[in-house]
Amino acid sequence: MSERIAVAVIGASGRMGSQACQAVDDADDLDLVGRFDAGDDLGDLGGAQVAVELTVPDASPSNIAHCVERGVHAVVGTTGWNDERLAALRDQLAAQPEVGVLIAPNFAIGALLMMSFAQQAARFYESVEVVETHHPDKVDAPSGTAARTAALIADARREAGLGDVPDATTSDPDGARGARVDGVPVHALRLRGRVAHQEVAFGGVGEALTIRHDSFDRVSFMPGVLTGVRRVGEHPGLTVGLEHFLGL
Ligand SMILES: NC(=O)c1ccc[n+]([C@@H]2O[C@H](COP(=O)([O-])OP(=O)(O)OC[C@H]3O[C@@H](n4cnc5c(N)ncnc54)[C@H](O)[C@@H]3O)[C@@H](O)[C@H]2O)c1
Ligand SMILES: O=C(O)C1=N[C@H](C(=O)O)CCC1
Repeated sequence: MSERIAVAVIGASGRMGSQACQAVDDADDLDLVGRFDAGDDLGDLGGAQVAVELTVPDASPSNIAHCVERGVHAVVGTTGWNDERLAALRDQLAAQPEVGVLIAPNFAIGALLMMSFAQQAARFYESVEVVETHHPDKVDAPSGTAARTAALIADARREAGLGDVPDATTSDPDGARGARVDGVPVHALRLRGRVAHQEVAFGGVGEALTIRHDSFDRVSFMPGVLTGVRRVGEHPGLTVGLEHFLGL
């Protein structure tokens, strides 16, 4: 990749996309060559080497397929990338081995640390629950961050030989105990005034550990977006989680 990087933003009119355009524009080593939103023809992505994709879960897979087909690396913040969608993307990337795609459930450094700390703590605690809070305009629940946290915790629990989290509930007609993601209870709050927040609550006999992260402003995601843009070309294939670019 040349020293300067040509970047397109897909979802450029959205809350994240507009901030990402600004962050790319402000960066000395990046050139913003395309802004795309719903209904636009992505075409050659304005000649971009890297596309940043921040749209909606149902649009993201086809947008990324379009990028990969054209040999354009992609940094994806959009949520909703389930196992089936990831498998289809891996298949496509196998035929385009020089292209890199980063799927980043959360770009904020504190969120990455929170997930890493939760993964570390998971094997020591019998009980764990995840509570995520977001703005009420968010269309998907649980958040991508909560789903990823639950998956990391579940892997750590499995490796440690821990069984199910203890829970004597036999009657819950209204779903008060929340969702189960990989066996981990996850609760989603949607509150006006909030941006993106998560608590991972662990419980052991006679003690508790709570790991919490707050994004108060979407500016918190921008350093991670820019790191993704600068590094994705060095990581051909599929990478899930920005932590893999940061040595976490
Ligand atoms: N990874 C992270 O750190 C992070 C942080 C914040 C948000 N997100 C995720 O990013 C995504 C966007 O969040 P947001 O708050 O900016 O949402 P938003 O609704 O404000 O913006 C989405 C934008 O995508 C556009 N869009 C919809 N369909 C499109 C299509 N087919 N092609 C191009 N553009 C299309 C919409 O018109 C809108 O402008 C969500 O999935 C959200 O969960 C991730
Ligand atoms: O605002 C959102 O929407 C966010 N989505 C991501 C998620 O679902 O985890 C990251 C945090 C903000």
